[in-house]
Amino acid sequence: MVVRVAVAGASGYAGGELLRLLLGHPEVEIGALTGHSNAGQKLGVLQPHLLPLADLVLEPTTAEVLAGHDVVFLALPHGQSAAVAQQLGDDVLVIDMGADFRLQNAADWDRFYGSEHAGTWPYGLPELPGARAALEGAKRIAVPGCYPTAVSLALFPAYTAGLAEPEAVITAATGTSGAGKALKPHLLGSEVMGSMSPYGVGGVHRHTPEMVQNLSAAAGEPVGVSFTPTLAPMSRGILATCSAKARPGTTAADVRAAYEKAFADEPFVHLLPEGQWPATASVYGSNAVQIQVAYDESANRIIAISAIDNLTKGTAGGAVQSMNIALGLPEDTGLSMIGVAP
Ligand SMILES: NC(=O)C1=CN([C@@H]2O[C@H](COP(=O)(O)OP(=O)(O)OC[C@H]3O[C@@H](n4cnc5c(N)ncnc54)[C@H](OP(=O)(O)O)[C@@H]3O)[C@@H](O)[C@H]2O)C=CC1
Ligand SMILES: CC(=O)N[C@@H](CCC(=O)OP(=O)(O)O)C(=O)O
Repeated sequence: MVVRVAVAGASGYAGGELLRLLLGHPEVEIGALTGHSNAGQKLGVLQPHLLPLADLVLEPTTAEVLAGHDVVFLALPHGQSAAVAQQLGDDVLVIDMGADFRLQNAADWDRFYGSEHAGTWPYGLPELPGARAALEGAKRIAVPGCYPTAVSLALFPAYTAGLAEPEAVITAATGTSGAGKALKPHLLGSEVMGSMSPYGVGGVHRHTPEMVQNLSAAAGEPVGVSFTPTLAPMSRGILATCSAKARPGTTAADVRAAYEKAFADEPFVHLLPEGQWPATASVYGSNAVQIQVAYDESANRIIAISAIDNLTKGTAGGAVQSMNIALGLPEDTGLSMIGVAP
């Protein structure tokens, strides 16, 4: 099979990580690459690590340029995907790495993104219950947000097993690449290096409704989420620390068994041996997810911790994994499960 792929937003972090993975994908042929302010520029100037593609010139992001491909990835700022996607044929597999089609509830979209809701596409987090069936043969896929990927995978087994009360408390640390390449004062090196700081505190982070959506689906009832993101002095990685009160009668053995069952056949999720803890370095550049869970008996809480690379499993790797499922390819084609250490 030769799959001809176009990437819109190839000059950005998500587009660059996607191209890194696609270069190692045996079934993919890379076609049009587009940018916005950098259209006309050679890719090698913007993504110097993508040596085999260095001489390709970025084209403008238009439907005409993106036409004639089997798969189109949209790695554009949120709110920009819908207008492009509408103009692409129904026979093309369109994979949106932005937020436009993730949420089911238009009021949530309006509250957190403040523009018109474009719609809802099959959700590209294959490990969630029922998600793979919706992705098989799909022509439109919404790749999850990076934090919702880490958090939903850490907590859904506790909810599907009925072990957790419907109120989760989450703090997560992320690296600076999560914010994209745009210049932002709080992301200047001198502000970030040697320091950790919270942002988006008090239920205002735009990934909160996506976590609520995923955990509520797993629980079969509305789950409240208190989410606090923090910025850590690293380029990549998310470490999410998630907890929920345990339902009466829950034991440590119940919790362990629920997680072992949920992830037994998952190629990318590593439930660590008891006593070992996830670390962002262990999943750097890989599509792997590390998870550990504990039952804190004195507080009667389930504590689940996950680590992902925000650009790989949190965006581009998740996108390729979903593409593989949609096209009927082995799910792990072109995806590494091996991190980089130290
Ligand atoms: N970084 C991350 O960890 C994650 C990112 N994502 C999502 O992926 C998408 C891209 O993010 P990221 O790569 O980080 O961002 P970047 O800022 O690094 O890249 C943005 C890309 O979009 C292009 N672009 C900017 N403005 C427009 C516009 N008005 N119309 C069309 N194209 C435009 C840019 O082109 P140019 O440079 O030529 O101007 C660039 O290629 C976003 O939706 C983001 O939320 C999702 C999960 C995690
Ligand atoms: C450090 C930083 O700012 N991180 C970003 C990560 C979110 C992101 O990448 O958003 P999508 O997954 O919706 O594309 C943020 O918190 O907004």
